[in-house]
Amino acid sequence: MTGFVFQDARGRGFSRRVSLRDAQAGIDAACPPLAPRPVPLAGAVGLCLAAPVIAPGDWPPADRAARDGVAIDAADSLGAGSYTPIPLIGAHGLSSGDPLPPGTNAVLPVEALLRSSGGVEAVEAVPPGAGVERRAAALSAGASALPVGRVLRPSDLGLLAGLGLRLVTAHPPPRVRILLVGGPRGGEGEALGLMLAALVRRDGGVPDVLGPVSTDADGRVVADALRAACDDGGADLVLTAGRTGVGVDDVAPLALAAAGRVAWHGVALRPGDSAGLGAVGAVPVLLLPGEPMACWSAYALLGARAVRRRAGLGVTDFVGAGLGRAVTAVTARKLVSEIGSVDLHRVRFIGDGWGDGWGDGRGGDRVEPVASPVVPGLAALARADGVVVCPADSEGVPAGATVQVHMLV
Ligand SMILES: Nc1nc2c(c(=O)[nH]1)N[C@H]1C(S)=C(S)[C@@H](COP(=O)(O)OP(=O)(O)OC[C@H]3O[C@@H](n4cnc5c(N)ncnc54)[C@H](O)[C@@H]3O)O[C@H]1N2
Ligand code: MOO
Repeated sequence: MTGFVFQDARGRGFSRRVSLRDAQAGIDAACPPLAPRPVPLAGAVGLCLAAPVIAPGDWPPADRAARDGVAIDAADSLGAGSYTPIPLIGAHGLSSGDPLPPGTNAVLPVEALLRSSGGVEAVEAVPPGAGVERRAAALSAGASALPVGRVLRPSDLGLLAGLGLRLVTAHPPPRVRILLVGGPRGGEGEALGLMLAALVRRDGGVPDVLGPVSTDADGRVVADALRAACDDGGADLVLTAGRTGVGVDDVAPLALAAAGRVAWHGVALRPGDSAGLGAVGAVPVLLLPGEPMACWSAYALLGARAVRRRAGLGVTDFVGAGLGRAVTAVTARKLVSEIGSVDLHRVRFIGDGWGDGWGDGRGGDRVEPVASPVVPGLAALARADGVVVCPADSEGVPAGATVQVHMLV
């Protein structure tokens, strides 16, 4: 972020907040994909291929049976029918997947055979190639089996193992240290470690939760914890959670400035506006608020992007990759927003017979807000089906408007 000068916001508030777009651009610059390396297939699901997988040979490697039956020369079945069975002398029984014996060019399935005391008889005529999967029908040697950028699915592992491959070239999963700062204030349970670890895992990272570390007036303990989290080569990204705001002990930004550098602190996003970004050495550090809803929101729009970028995974749209697919719906009530900040509205679908209740946008599904963007807490998020993101230049959305609802995942 050019032009950002770090200022301790404690006791005075933010003099300015960066736009969400600039904040996301800062993340893109700070979080390049990890260098590709060979990865064993067993650990490769969800990783992003950095090189295409080339078929080492034809697949299938030879003409083979597609059905269980007998291999024949198709000409030998000519004229066969249920009233005119034709004996098949010396026919080879075989199962689907068996290579075709020399001199045969078709497979008569068991359903087209009659077993008699003298052997088997054909009760159906088949043309050459019937019941046969041809050599290289699925892949020829040297063809691309999977392209660069492919996020490996379980079925891909089956394909690659079948081709005899044991390794793929992929971006490794980023190791993400989650440093809890300060912890809960009011005696409530620690809420962020489990949530953030699960989100990081969802986004392709390997989480490691540390802390909570205590805060002192100048943030020295937190700065030391940040150095320790970044300096041993064991982290590709650090997320801190807590103490990012403007109160006296909100020392996470100060500690980041002391241990490394701050790219920005304060973003025009509600909830989540006290997030920040920087680095200690080569390790990017994202500061997430401690208020659990703000933490979730900042993770959804910024943290998920950082994790997925390091994993080489795509971040496709403005909202980033932390929210699910959008479906179309109609607002049943007004969504009130503030100009100048991107607002996340938690909404739920209402089944009042007007829409079809499926939330697929086809039945005129209606949504209503469950909480204003400034209402804290995860309880309202638990009642929501999705979020509507209001851009910074919007004063909100009237009732009856068509909106995109990003489903919670
Ligand atoms: N004068 C102002 N005050 C506040 C502003 C503002 O603009 N001016 N912004 C508010 C907003 S918005 C937010 S969000 C918070 C940011 O707070 P912090 O990131 O500094 O969060 P904490 O101070 O650490 O805690 C806030 C809240 O969250 C609970 N918390 C913290 N860590 C955990 C945890 N690990 N598990 C569960 N709960 C946690 C904590 O108990 C507090 O209730 O600042 C506002 N203030
Ligand atoms: O950062 Mo606060 O989130 O606007 O709730």
